[in-house]
Formats: sequence, C-alpha cells, structure tokens
Amino acid sequence: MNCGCDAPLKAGLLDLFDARARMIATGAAVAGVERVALAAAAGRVLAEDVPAARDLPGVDNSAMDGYALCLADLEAGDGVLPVRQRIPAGAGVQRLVEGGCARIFTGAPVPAGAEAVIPQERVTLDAAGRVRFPEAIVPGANIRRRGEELREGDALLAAGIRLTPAAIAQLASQGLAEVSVRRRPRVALIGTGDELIAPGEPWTPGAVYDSNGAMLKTLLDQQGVERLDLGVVADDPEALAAAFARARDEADLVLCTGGVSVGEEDHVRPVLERLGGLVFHGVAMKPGKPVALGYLGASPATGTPLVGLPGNPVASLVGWQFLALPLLQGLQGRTPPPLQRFPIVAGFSRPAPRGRRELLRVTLDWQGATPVARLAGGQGSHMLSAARQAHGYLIVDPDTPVEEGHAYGYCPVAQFLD
Ligand SMILES: Nc1nc2c(c(=O)[nH]1)N[C@H]1C(S)=C(S)[C@@H](COP(=O)(O)OP(=O)(O)OC[C@H]3O[C@@H](n4cnc5c(N)ncnc54)[C@H](O)[C@@H]3O)O[C@H]1N2
Ligand code: MOO
Repeated sequence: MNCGCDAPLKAGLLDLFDARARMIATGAAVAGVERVALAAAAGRVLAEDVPAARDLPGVDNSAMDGYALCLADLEAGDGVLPVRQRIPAGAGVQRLVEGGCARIFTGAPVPAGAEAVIPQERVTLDAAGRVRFPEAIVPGANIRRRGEELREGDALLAAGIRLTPAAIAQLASQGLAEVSVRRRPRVALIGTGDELIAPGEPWTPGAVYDSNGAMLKTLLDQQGVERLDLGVVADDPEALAAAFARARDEADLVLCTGGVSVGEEDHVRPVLERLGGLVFHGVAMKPGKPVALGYLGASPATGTPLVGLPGNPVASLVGWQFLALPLLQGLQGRTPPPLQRFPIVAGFSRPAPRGRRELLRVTLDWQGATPVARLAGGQGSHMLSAARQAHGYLIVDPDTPVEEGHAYGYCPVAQFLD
C-alpha cells in the first residue's frame, strides 16, 4: 500500500489529510448543556462523564434456566438432590436450603450457599422428582457474579460520546432516567446556482434539480443537529452576501454548495473574503477539489465557520464525509473519530490520478477468500449512482496507477454515519 507522502500535489492544493486536520482544529464545542430524558437522548452528545451508579450485575444471578446446588450437599446426596426451592427472576436473595437444590431461572438471584447452576438439559429427574446431576461440575458454572462487568464508581460513559442505542441501554441499566447532553449545533444550509430548481417543480431544459440540498438535509438530520434552511441563492454576490450575513448571525456553522470553483459565476470565495476570511481553498482530492474553509466575522476564533462544498453532487458528498463532518463533530462536542482505513485488493486497473488523491467509489466482492474492491459504477463527480451503491472508497495516491491485485487504502462509508 503506497502512503503517497512524497507524491507531488497540484500547485495550490492542500493535502486531504492536512485539510481534514484544519477542519478538526476549527471545530470547538458549542456552549450550552441540557438535561434530557433517555427517550429523547438518541444521537445526542454526552456533556459529562457518567460513572457507574451501582455494581453490575447487582447480585450474583443465574445465566441459565436450571438448578442451583452446593457441591458438598451433592456429594452427600450421591449425585441426587431433592428440589427445595423455586427462584424465579425478580425474587429476592434467599439462602439455599441445606441438603436440597433450587429450581432457578435465568436472571434470578443465586441463593447464598449455592456454588453452581446446572442447565435443565444436563439433569434428569427421577420418579420422586429429585434431580440427578452430571458428574463433573465446575464451581461457579453459570453464575454471573455481582459487579463482574462494572463496580459502583467505575467509568461507564465518557463525555463527548454520541449516545447510541447501546449507550442509552447502559444508562437505563444503571437506573438513570435523564442525562446531560450538549446543545445541538445550529447549521445553516445554502445552495447556490441559477440553474437549480426544487424537486416537484416542472423541469425545463438546462434546469437542475437541487439534489445537494436534499442530500445535505438528510445528512444533517442524521447528525441530529438543528438546521436552518436558507434555500437556494441566485448566482449574485449581493444575494449571497445577504444569505451569509443571516447565517453568520443565526448559526454555529454554515454549509453551502456550488459556486466555490474559479469561474466568474462562482461567488462563494469573494463574498466569503468580503465578510470574513479564507482558511483554505482547494484540496488535492478527486472528487471534491474546490472545497473551501473560511469564517464569517472578524477572525477565525470569533467568526462563524463556513464550509464551501462543490456543486458536483459526489464532490459535495465526499467533501461532507471527509471534511465538513469532522468539523461538525467538534462543534457537537465530540472528538472526531480517526478515519478508518485498511488495505483492500483492487479487482481492476486504472490510470493514475494527476496531482490529486482519488477516492474511487467501490463495492466489496466477498466471493473469494478475501474481499476484492470493484468499481461501483461511473466515477464522474456528477454521477450519484456509483456513490449510492458504494460500500466505501479506495484511496489512490496522486500519480499512482491502480494495478489489479495490488492493495490500496479502503475507507468504509458506514463510518460516516456514526
Ligand atoms: N475551469 C475550471 N472549472 C472547474 C474546475 C476548475 O478547477 N477549473 N473545477 C471543477 C471541479 S473539480 C468541480 S467539483 C466543480 C465545482 O464547481 P462549483 O462548486 O463552483 O459548482 P457549480 O459550478 O456551481 O456547479 C457544478 C455542477 O454541480 C451542479 N450543482 C450545483 N449545485 C447543485 C445542487 N444543489 N444540486 C445538484 N447539482 C448541483 C451544477 O449544476 C454543475 O453541474 O467545478 C469544476 N469546474
Ligand atoms: O472535485 Mo471535482 O469533484 O473533481 O469534480
């Protein structure tokens, strides 16, 4: 796998990983914390460390439906014991009656004095209803010990994690009904382009449906942020300046798509420089080259960050996944997770991308002993079909041809839904 560190980049373009680092450096957590009920906590970001409130499990309990016994009693009973107790889940903690065994169910407290639980499939009952146990019984078998997972005061969940269903279940398992979460960042969304029309409107030749708006709204909703839709703005600097000024005052982050390239109809960069400043413009990635980062306001520290995503739909998606998302995660109060990359063999050959790192949309073919990456379809940055079907990106370093049978870094797309 080529690391590409020394490969030459096109003049003026920032390396993808440097651009990502600058995005991450820009994303400081927004102020504000609120208490929410667990039912409203999905996807929110935890604002404080939560220690375990109690031991988990709370008492020694049975992992099986079966019979609890004491080994000395079993020896005295010659491998056979009468049933003296019945302990369902929810029963209080009892003491094992000497000389007998206890019928017990999964999750029920193991009676004091019992040393093992034997599943019902491994015993036989005689005519008198007594239980004959198997020979080799391991002390502690099928007993889930008090505190074996967590002790009161142990670290349970750390501030900055996003609350997944399993994390919410962990809070519930500790008896916690509410949790402190960070305020949701407010993200303004702006589309640009005279050609854009809304889905549902009648099409005329030359018009383009605003698919980036639909895509980015969905992506923002998946992140659980508050969004401020400022619609599509015409290719007019004054209209764009008005939208940017409103977004600056009302949002924590501004996302715009289109108009970020170099043509005279591309107004994002000049308007951004007028109302604030530019951090970078142009990344050595394909697609996604014209991505820009800037701020609206007096300085990067006090201004509202703005990410200019390219208009081409796949460039917009890739720019979101690799660059805008980690910035947003920082605003949410999360530490952006490191990019997951691992080597996967290419099932195709392809000429080298010139001066840019190429992110090929691929599917993984699992038919052989090891997975092989195959192109998911046309790789044009206007072609959403392959992007939709892709399991991930094969990352090809600048000026490196893809050779069938060689391994390249592979980034699964599932990580961007985290
Ligand atoms: N002379 C040059 N031309 C271009 C360059 C360059 O370096 N020199 N870069 C190319 C690359 S790479 C990209 S990516 C695009 C990005 O351009 P913009 O961000 O300025 O986007 P637009 O020109 O406004 O639109 C490009 C393309 O995308 C369609 N589009 C725009 N917005 C949407 C939307 N909301 N939904 C769906 N489709 C959208 C638009 O109709 C255009 O087809 O620039 C290249 N050009
Ligand atoms: O960055 Mo553009 O996305 O190459 O088309």
